[in-house]
Amino acid sequence: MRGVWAVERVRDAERRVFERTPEAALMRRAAFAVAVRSAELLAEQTGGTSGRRVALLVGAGNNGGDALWAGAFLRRRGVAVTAVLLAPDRVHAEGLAALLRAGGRRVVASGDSEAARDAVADADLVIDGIVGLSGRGPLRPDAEALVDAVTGLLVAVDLPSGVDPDTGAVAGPAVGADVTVTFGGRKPGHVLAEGAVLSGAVTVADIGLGEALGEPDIVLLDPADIGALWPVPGPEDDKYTQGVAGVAAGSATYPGAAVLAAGAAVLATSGMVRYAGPAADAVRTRWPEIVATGSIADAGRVQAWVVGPGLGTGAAGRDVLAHVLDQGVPVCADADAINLLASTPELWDVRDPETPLVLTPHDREFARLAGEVGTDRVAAARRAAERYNAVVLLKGHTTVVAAPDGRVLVNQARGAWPATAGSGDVLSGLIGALLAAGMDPWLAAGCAAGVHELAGDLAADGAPIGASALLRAVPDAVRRVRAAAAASA
Ligand SMILES: NC(=O)C1=CN([C@@H]2O[C@H](COP(=O)(O)OP(=O)(O)OC[C@H]3O[C@@H](n4cnc5c(N)ncnc54)[C@H](OP(=O)(O)O)[C@@H]3O)[C@@H](O)[C@H]2O)[C@@H](O)CC1
Ligand SMILES: Nc1ncnc2c1ncn2[C@@H]1O[C@H](COP(=O)(O)OP(=O)(O)O)[C@@H](O)[C@H]1O
Ligand SMILES: [K+]
Repeated sequence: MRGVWAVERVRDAERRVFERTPEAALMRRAAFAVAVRSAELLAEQTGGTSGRRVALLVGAGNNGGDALWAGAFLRRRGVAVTAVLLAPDRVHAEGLAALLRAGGRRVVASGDSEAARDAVADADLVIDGIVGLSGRGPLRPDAEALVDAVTGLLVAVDLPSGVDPDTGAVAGPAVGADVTVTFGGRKPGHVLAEGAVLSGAVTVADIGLGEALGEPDIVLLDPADIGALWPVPGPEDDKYTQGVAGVAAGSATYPGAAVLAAGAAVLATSGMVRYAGPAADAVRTRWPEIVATGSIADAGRVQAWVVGPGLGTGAAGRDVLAHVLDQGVPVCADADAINLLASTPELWDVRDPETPLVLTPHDREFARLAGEVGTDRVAAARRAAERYNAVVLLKGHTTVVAAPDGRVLVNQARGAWPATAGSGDVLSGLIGALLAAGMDPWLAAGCAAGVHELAGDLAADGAPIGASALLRAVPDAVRRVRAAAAASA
C-alpha cells in the first residue's frame, strides 16, 4: 500500500522536522532529488546531460527555491541552466545566489519577456517551480504563457502548478508534467481528479520527513496488495464454505444488468452464486452455473447480497431491497438500490446498522443520496460514509472508497474505456462476491475497483469495449494481481 498525506499533515511533519534539521538542509535534499531525476530524464531522452539546456520556472516561494537549488546542482553536471523569475522581488534569495554562483543565468519574466520565452522554448527540460504546496487556483497569465511555450520535457517540483494540492482539481490552466518529484509522500493532488493525470510519473523522494508524517490520510492499493487479499480456495473448501453470493438485480426491462452483475460474481471467486429476480431465465441461459429463481423469498441462504442494478424504483424493487437489507448479511447496494434509499428514507430503518453495507454511487446517484459531490471527492465520500455508516465507493476516473471509520483509498484508472454502460453492474457483482467471501467491506470495494479497472484496461487494449468484454477479462485481471502478489512475496 502506498500512502497519501493531506497538505496540512505534511506541513505539521515539516514543522516537527525543522526542530532538529535546518530548513535549508531540507530544501537542498528536496532540490537534489529534483536534479537527480531531471538528469536521469535528460540522459534517457536526449542521450546525456552535459551541454543540455534546462529552464527553471521560478515563483514566489520555496517551490521556486527548490527549483533554483536543483538548477545549481544540474550546473555541476554541465547543464546550461536559465532561471526565469516570475516574482523577482520575492524570489528565494539563497537559491538564486547558489544558482548564480554555479554559473546559471537568470531572466525576469516580465522585464524581458522575449528572452524568458526563448529560454523556455529552447530548453530540453523545464523545471516547474512556480508554486507548490501553497498553490491556490490556476496558473496566472504570465506563467500560463511561459508554460505554453514549453517544447521539451517537464518536471514539476512537488506538484504541477495550477493543480489544487488537496483535491487535484484544476480550475483553469495548469502544468502537465512528464514527471513530478515530491517529498516525503504523495499528496492528494497527485492521485485525485485532473491532478492524477497532470502529475505524470510521480517520484517520492525521502527528505527525512519519515515518521513525522504518521499514518496516511489516503491509501493506494497496488496490484500486489490486491492479489494478496484476493480469496483463494483451499483443499478443505467446497462450494459453500467460500461464501455464497446472492444477486438481486434486473427487471423485465433491464435483464442485462442482472446477467452482468451475476456473471461478475461467478468470475470473481470460486464457490456459488444465487440469483433472484425477473431476469432468472436470462441469467440461467448465460450462466448455467447460477442457481436462479424468480422470487427473492425463494432465494435460499447467501453470505452477501448485491442489490440494485436494473432493479427499477417501483414497489417491486423497494420490496426486494427491504428484504435484502433485513437478512443480516453484508450488502452491496448499487444503482436503483441507491436511488430507492435516497427517495424512501424509511428503508434505512430496515437495516441492521452493524451489518456491513457498501454503497456504489456514480456522481448523480451520490447527489440524490447525499448532495452534490463538488470538487473534493474524498471529503464527499468520507462525509457520506460517516452519515450512512456504510462504505461509500464513489465511481469515476478516480474511484474513492471511504469507510465510516475514516479510512479512504483511491483507485486511479489508466484510461477511460471502462466508462461504458453496464460496467458498473460488473463492479457491484465483484464486490458482492468478495463480501460473501468474508472480506472487510472497505477492502472488498477497493480490491474490486482495482480488478475492475485492470480488467477494463486489459480488455480495451486501446479500443472501445462493452461491459461484457470487461467482464470476460476479469479472470485475466485476477491472474495478474495474484502474479504481482507472488512476485513481491
Ligand atoms: N513540505 C516540505 O517538507 C518541504 C517543502 N519544500 C518546498 O516548499 C514548497 C512550499 O513552499 P511555500 O509554502 O513557500 O509556497 P509555494 O508553494 O512555493 O507558493 C509560493 C507563493 O506562490 C503564490 N501562489 C499561490 N498560488 C499561485 C498560483 N496559482 N500561481 C502563481 N503563484 C501562486 C502564493 O503567493 P501570492 O502570490 O498569492 O502572494 C504563494 O505563497 C513545497 O511545495 C516544496 O516545493 C521543500 O523545499 C522542503 C521540504
Ligand atoms: N472516466 C472514467 N474512467 C475510468 N473509469 C470510469 C470512468 N467513468 C466511469 N468509470 C467506471 O465505469 C463504471 C461505470 O459505472 P456506472 O456509471 O454505474 O455504469 P452502469 O450503471 O451503466 O453500469 C464504474 O466502475 C466507474 O468507476
Ligand atoms: K510546482
